[in-house]
Amino acid sequence: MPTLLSVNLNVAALLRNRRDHPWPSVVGLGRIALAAGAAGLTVHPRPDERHTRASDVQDLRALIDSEFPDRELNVEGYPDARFLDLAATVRAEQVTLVPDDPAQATSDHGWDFAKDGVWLADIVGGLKARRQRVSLFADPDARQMEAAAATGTHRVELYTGPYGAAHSDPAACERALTDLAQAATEATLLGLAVNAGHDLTVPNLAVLVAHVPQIAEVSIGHALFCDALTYGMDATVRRYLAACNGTAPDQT
Ligand SMILES: CC(=O)[C@@H](O)[C@H](O)COP(=O)(O)O
Ligand SMILES: NCC(=O)COP(=O)(O)O
Repeated sequence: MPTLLSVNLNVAALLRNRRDHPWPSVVGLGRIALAAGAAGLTVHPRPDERHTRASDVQDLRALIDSEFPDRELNVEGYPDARFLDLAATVRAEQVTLVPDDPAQATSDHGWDFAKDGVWLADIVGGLKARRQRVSLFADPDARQMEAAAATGTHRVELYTGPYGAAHSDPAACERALTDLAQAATEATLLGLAVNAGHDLTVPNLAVLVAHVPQIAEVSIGHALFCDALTYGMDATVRRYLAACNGTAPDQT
């Protein structure tokens, strides 16, 4: 199965929020991403609404329902009451739970399943009862996959931050790839599907899917929007789709 691409729109919302204007349009950029072939849209609405707002998530639900009913909305965040209410209201096809502190600049680690597993299992059960797919943000550590699976989750999203940060260090990159491949293999053996995300780029994505072919879906925002400044949104999404299939277009 090819690795699917979910386009994270947080950066579009961040840019929009610089001024009291409705542009760039988060929905408009989501529409371009889906028309170009993305399988879904991701948002990570943080409590301070510094980028995606609850209203954006509702507008994206309406976009998918009205124009792209075969695509998915993936809502990521820390599972407090506000987040879980929003994920239910917008009927997110996939809910990705992330252990973020509200003060965090961005996500930088996965769950500690030994510590939080029992609490997470209860939340996972509630989401599954609503027929929502659940994914848990996880460090690329094969030893944690058994405790992740014990929560009852459908998937884990492997945190690719260390892999993304290793772009100028081939040995560190190799180590990060090995960690990701081992974690994905263990997760698959335990019956979990595997997503991945954070700091993925066109060149590192093509290498990742070649080494870790089990990855069902990647969610990408930051680098994709950086590239869109050069190539435009439609062409950029197509470049990431090509990378999902193992082809890395030149970064010229
Ligand atoms: C869980 C994850 O890796 C992404 O959702 C990332 O946290 C994006 O969030 P920001 O756009 O707030 O950096
Ligand atoms: N889950 C990762 C995500 O949605 C996007 O992360 P990034 O590409 O903005 O680092």
